[in-house]
Formats: sequence, C-alpha cells, structure tokens
Amino acid sequence: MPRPPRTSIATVSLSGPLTEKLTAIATAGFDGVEIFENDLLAGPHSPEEIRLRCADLGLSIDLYQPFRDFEAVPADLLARNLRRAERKFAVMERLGADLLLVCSSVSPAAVDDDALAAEQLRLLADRAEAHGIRIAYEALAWGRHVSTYDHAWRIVEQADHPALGTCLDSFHILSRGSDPQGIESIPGEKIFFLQLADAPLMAMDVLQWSRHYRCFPGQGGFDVAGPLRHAVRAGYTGPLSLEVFNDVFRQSEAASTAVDALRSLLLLQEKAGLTAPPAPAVPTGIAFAELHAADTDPLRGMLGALGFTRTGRHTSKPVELWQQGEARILLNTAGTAGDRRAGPALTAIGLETPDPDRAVARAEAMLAPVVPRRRAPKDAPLDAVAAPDGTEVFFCRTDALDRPGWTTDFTAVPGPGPGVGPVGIEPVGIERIDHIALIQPWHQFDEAALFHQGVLGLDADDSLDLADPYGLRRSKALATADGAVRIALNIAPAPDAEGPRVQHIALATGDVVAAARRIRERGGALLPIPANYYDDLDARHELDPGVLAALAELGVLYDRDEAGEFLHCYTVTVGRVFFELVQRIGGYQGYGALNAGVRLAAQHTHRHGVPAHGPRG
Ligand SMILES: O=C(O)c1ccc(O)c(O)c1
Ligand SMILES: [Mg+2]
Repeated sequence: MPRPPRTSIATVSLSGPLTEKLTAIATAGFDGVEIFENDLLAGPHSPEEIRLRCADLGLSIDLYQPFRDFEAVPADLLARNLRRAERKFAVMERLGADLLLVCSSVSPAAVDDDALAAEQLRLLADRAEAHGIRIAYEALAWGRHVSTYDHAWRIVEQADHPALGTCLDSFHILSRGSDPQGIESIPGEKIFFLQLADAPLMAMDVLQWSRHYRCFPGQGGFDVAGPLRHAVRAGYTGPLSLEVFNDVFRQSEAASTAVDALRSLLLLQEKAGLTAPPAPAVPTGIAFAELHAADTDPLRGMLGALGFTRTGRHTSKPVELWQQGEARILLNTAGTAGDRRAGPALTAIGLETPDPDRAVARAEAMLAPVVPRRRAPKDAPLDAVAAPDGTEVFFCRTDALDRPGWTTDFTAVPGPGPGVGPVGIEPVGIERIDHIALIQPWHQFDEAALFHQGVLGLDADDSLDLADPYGLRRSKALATADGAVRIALNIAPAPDAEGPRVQHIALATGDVVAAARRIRERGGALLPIPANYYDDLDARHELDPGVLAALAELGVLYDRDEAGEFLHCYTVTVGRVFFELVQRIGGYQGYGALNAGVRLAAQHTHRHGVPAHGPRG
C-alpha cells in the first residue's frame, strides 16, 4: 500500500484563537493546516509569528484562503482586484504559504463569460508565480456564474497556466448533486487541493447549509469517500484537508474537536481504500454494565427487585458482580464517579470481543484514548478505551478457554448480600442486556456516533427526533448486524436542562408482563404510564382487552411494525440510572421510539409530581 496522504484541516473548523487552534491541530496529529484568513486578521500575531508557530508545531501551511470575487470583471475592477491580490501574496510570503484558494465569484459585478474568467485567472496566476505562489480555483456551490466543479475545471483548463489549478471541495460537489466520477477526467497535477466535508442531507439554501451544517466525513449523509477515491484515481497526491463550517464545532473545545476530526479523516481514508488499519473486532455481546455508586443500597434494592443475585466480589477492588441469566452488572464503590451526590451512574460497559488485542489496536489506530489499567498482578488482563462521553468500554472474553476470563477476578459470594430483601433471589426471567442507552452531551453527539461505528465496528441506524415536554432529543441506535450488541445514543435537549445525564440499561426478557408483575410484587418501583396512552394504543392497535388492561396496570408500552412486536417498561430512576425491560417478538429491531415521548413525559411527572390544576381545579 502506498504511503497514506498527508492530513490537513482548515482553521475555520475549530473554535478559539488561531494559536490555540494550531496547538489543537498539531496535538491531534494532523500534518498541516489551511489558514483561514479571518483567523489571521483577528489575531494579535504577525504572519511571521504564525509561520514560526506552525514550524514549531511541525505543521505545514498547505493553503491560505479564501480570496473572493476576483474573476470575470470589467477592467477597472480587475486592476483593483489584482492590487488586492498582490497584498495577499505579500502576506503569504511572510507566512510561508504558497497556495492561495480563489473561490468562484458571488459578486454582481462578475459577468457570465468563461473566456474572460479564464483570461483574468491566467493573469492572476502569472502574478502569483512571480512570488512562487500557485492559485487553486474552487467553485462555490452558490457561485454567481460558476457553481460546479466541472465548470471551474473547464475555466482552469482554458486558462492553461502552470500556476493555476483547481480546488475540489466534496461539499460543493455533492450538495449540487454533481457526479464525482468526472473528477477522473481532470489531470491529477491540476487538482491543486482537495477539501473534504460531509453534511446531513437537508432541503435548504445551499449557502446556509454549507456555512452552518457541514460536518466531518462519516457524520453526515454524503458519500465523501466517492470524490476522494476519484481524486486519487485522477492522480491527486496532495493533502486531504477537512474544511468544516459548523455552528457546534465553532463553540466546542478545539482539542477534542481536532481529535474527532482526524479520526473521521482516518476512517474516510480506510473507507476509500487508501489505508488498511487493524479491522474492527466486532463485538458479539454485552458482557457487563458497570455502575458506580457511593451509597449502593438503593441500587442493591433495585437489582434485587429486578431478580438479580449478587454472585461475586472482586478479589482486589470494591466491586460486586450481580447476575441474572447472561445479564451482568458490576457495582463499583471505589473512588468518586463524577458527582457523588447525584447518585449511582453508569461508568463502563464490557463488550464481548472475539479478539481483545485487535480491538485495542483498532481503537488506538483510531485515536481512542486507552484507559490505563488499574489492576492487581493476578487480575485478568482487561483493556478499555474511553468513549467521547467518558464511558469506559472494556474489551473482554467472558468464557475464553485460552486466557483467563474477567469473571475469574470475582470470588463467589453466598446469598444475595446486604440490602436485599428475602425475595431478591428469585429471578424474574431476565436473559441478557438488550441495549444500553447513553445520553450524550449535545455537542458530542456526532462524534460519539462515529466513534461507536468506526472504533467499535457497530452499524448505525438513521437519526430520529424524539419529542419530550421540554424539547427534541436526537437519537441514534448503533448495533451489530445480529443485534447482539445494541447501543442507543440520545442527546439531551439543552445543556444540563434536566440535571445530570441519566443513562439506562435495557434488559431482555421473554415475557415482560410476567417480569413486571413479579418486580412489582417484590416492591420494585416501575414508572407509571398515563391512561391516555392506553386509550391511544387501543385506537391504533385493537389489542385484546385483557392484554391492554395488563399493559396499563403495569405501565408496559407497546409497539409493532412489519417485522414484529415490542413490549417494554421502565423502572423509576435511581441516581443517574434507570432500567428498562424489553421483550422483542418476531423480528422487531427497533427501540419503541414512538413511545419515547410518553416515557420522557412520565419520567418528568414522576420526578416533579403532577402539576396543580388550573383555575377551575
Ligand atoms: O463559505 C464560503 O465562503 C467558503 C469559503 C471557502 C471555501 O473553501 C468554501 O468551501 C466555502
Ligand atoms: Mg472549500
């Protein structure tokens, strides 16, 4: 395999002052940058200082941009535009940058005349060449007369100057619906630069779309690997550069955005067949979920009511293993997981992995932070990486014959242990963990989704918007093809609007009604669901009245699609976690998204009580 291309990113993609952006870009591991002119203009550092800073950080300055509204203008304006260009060439010489991006004109002064555009760009390239500078002409998707990449290339071809080439930008190409195949008819050495950006598929004005909603490749709906593949086939050997205008990234922390960005570029190169990092070791099951709690009594009570039994105690850490069927929950009382007062929290998940070493190699290749091992010498080796939200993901083999499994670190304990009532030892029919739902900080949602796909090897469903009383919650499910591992990512409606992030663990059972009844009998608190929901359910599905009554009595929700049926209910929240019981019938693959609004509202009511009546109360 040939050497991987150099990686680059436009400074406009990150938040903060220019020097901090440069540090974040270098620290993440990029090779170079595109300096966005505004970042330079707004900062206190001279071009020479920025040049030095980049050199110190080991970053090449691959491009200076943008130069706007140059071509196809009347003579007097041309003279002024050339003067403007000369001033920018001087800045670029001080910066040590030798490639200038010129975007197609949006000015009303520009005329629709390709020959004139070519002639004037030729003149510009001639002036640039005298400074050792080259010009990359890019079609903006909203350019006044030039808005497609093939049109920009025809003008460059016509101008026929060695210091003039084209800049391809995947956003402009794909947002216009252009066929990227045509890239292969451009000689590789005339593609001076390649910018890569994705975007969610939306029907909106293309300029607004580009300036606010671009995202890193793999986080939107475009096939960004397409233009990349064609450019490489055309013979392009320059840097692959991310250029992402995005309202969220503009205000998120630059350091973590830069890592997210580079991960996306590494995944894109792999997808385009340019690199071959260690393949993901696709997990085969959820081995455990780990909960941290200072005061474990409420959780022990809940687990007991859910039919879990404490089966083991870790030999070197304050961790208990609770189990029912193949569902395993670790209860960890060590240290403090974030805010202790906020109560128990989900801190880690264990993924059953056929090849933990490869899973770690994959994670490292994709810039996932490997969590330092804190284990006693005799503990089984257990590797973990941190997901973007801080959840630790362990790679394990529970029943491996060739290496000690993680469960050997636990010694068996007799009986259910303190905090569990006498009925807590009867299982209720829970078989395994069906899925784990993780609430994401609003600005990390796309990063988290790409992480779970690219690093862990899960497949992503489309995003859904779920309505709750105080906003819309984006949601995206990720799963293995066989559904053995499912992770649902949900976004909170506003930063910390509802207090701490509450995660949940969904437990699979073959009979949710029977399980819910037993849980309630032993004092487990289930989330009440309003009667209105069951009126609507009856209207929509004509369920058997006896079944409907049982669902209503226990707060069991229902969904149905072409593939099968889904029944689920929820416990009340303990600290920062709650549990869901789910029963999948037939080939139902979803998560009851239709019911999420009712569940979120019911949780709100449960937390805050039923609002007082109005005037007629
Ligand atoms: O939105 C813009 O104006 C703009 C500027 C420079 C680019 O390279 C680009 O793709 C868009
Ligand atoms: Mg661009």
